[in-house]
Amino acid sequence: MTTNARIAVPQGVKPTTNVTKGFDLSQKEGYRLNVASRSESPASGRGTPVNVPSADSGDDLKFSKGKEKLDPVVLYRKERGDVREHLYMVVIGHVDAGKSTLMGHLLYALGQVNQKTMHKYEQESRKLGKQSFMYAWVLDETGEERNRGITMDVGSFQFETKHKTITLLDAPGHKDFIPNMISGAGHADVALLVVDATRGEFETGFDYGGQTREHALLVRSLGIAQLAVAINKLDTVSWSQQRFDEIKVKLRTFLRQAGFRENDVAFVPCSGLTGQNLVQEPTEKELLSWYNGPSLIEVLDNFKCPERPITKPFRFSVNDLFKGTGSSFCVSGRVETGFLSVGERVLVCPSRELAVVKGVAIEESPKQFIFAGDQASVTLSGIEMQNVAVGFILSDPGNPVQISSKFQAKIVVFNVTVPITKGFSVILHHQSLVEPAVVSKLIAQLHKNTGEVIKKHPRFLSNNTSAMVEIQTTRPIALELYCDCKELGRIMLRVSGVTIAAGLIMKIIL
Ligand SMILES: Nc1nc2c(ncn2[C@@H]2O[C@H](COP(=O)(O)OP(=O)(O)OP(=O)(O)O)[C@@H](O)[C@H]2O)c(=O)[nH]1
Repeated sequence: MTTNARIAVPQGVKPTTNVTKGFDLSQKEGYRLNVASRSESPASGRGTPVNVPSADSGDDLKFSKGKEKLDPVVLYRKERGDVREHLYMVVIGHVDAGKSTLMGHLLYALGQVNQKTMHKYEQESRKLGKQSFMYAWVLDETGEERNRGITMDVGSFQFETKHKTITLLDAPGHKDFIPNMISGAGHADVALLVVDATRGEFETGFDYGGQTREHALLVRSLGIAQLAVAINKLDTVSWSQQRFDEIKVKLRTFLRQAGFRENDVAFVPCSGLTGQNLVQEPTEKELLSWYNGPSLIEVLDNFKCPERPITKPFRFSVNDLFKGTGSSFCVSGRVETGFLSVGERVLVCPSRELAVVKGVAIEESPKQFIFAGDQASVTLSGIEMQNVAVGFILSDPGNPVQISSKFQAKIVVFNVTVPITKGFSVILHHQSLVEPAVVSKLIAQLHKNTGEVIKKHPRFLSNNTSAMVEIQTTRPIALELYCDCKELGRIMLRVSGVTIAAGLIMKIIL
């Protein structure tokens, strides 16, 4: 079954829970003060009162307060106890590494794409002289992607392994589409890195400026700790063990430096085109002569499911919006922490507007609750659609996300051609948010391993340095300290389409 990044949600799912009792004015006042005193107002100064929606308020107000009484762990067990573990996996790698072909073939081998459809893709791709892309067509759905033979948007597909349900996000390898890739990876739990074993091709992707390097650094910076590496297209080097080992050694050293633990990285030899070692036991004699490890699907099945921070305050990052019927509309994204139930109120930040949750859904199926780790859509009412945007955060009104346009971050610089100096302009990536910013202060250069200050107020920062800097955005944004919420405490800095640094938010300046 294919799913789009956009997930439609049925409108007007009625709140049916009766878990709460009332929502009093003192709580609203307290929350209003709380928000105003923690941050600068986006548009009109401190203390701007929040917009309390009037629509349906009588009924909806009562759901917010009693949420504290629900034990998220008990609730999660009750709601999801018998559901298979669900992982979101982003597929990354240099352009043409064979990501779409590999995943298309894997899905076909798993029986997720029927023979008739595959036959159709084969015929149509042959007509266009692009038969080698027939498996890639399973994921590259748009005409333009098929004509150009490249992935542009993040395609998504769901499949089952022995123990898990995996939603795969096929990220574009082309450097022009890295912002799409960042958005896809920001919502993933684990990553599959695909590298092309063909002589010369692996080296191109692995060189400075190659996407193998950049993607691996990006996913680690986005908090992904587990990685499977498919050493793909081994058919082009006659299944050479020497080539496999050579690539593995180079990648292992680099991935360790990028912050991956050795035990969290698995390497698997395969060919997306011929289908060797994807699901079935390999039949290639040369491969069998030196490899008896797991197939790709077994490697994916062995991923550990990351913990879901369901006991933390509710945070939801918005990565898409779409109109529903009537006055309500939907936002889709990921529950970063906590949980949400239908009928609750959420604070939309940084616009600081209250909204009422009319419905929640996962993959078009309405739910009563959504939990940390879920990719879901939320139908909102009581708020104008123009007051919500991609990159916004929905949070618990009683414990809202912070809002500021200035913060300190500990960054690692990895790809600058011109050293970073005070006032350096960058594009800040924070979950799905893409926002112009400047590095307003270079506070200290830090030791890369120990984090100790080695130089105060450095005049510039060059490649491979670690530093504490102050960053100022043009508009206030919703963010969190890394120590409070890993998911919303990471940032990435890009310049002219290249990622130059990644970092952690250490102090929010209000
Ligand atoms: N020989 C060989 N060719 C392959 C293999 N996998 C993919 N290819 C070819 O490599 C080319 C690129 O494949 P894609 O699957 O589109 O690559 P991609 O990494 O998804 O490309 P982007 O989405 O644009 O980044 C196509 O011509 C494929 O047929 C393989 O295992 N062996």
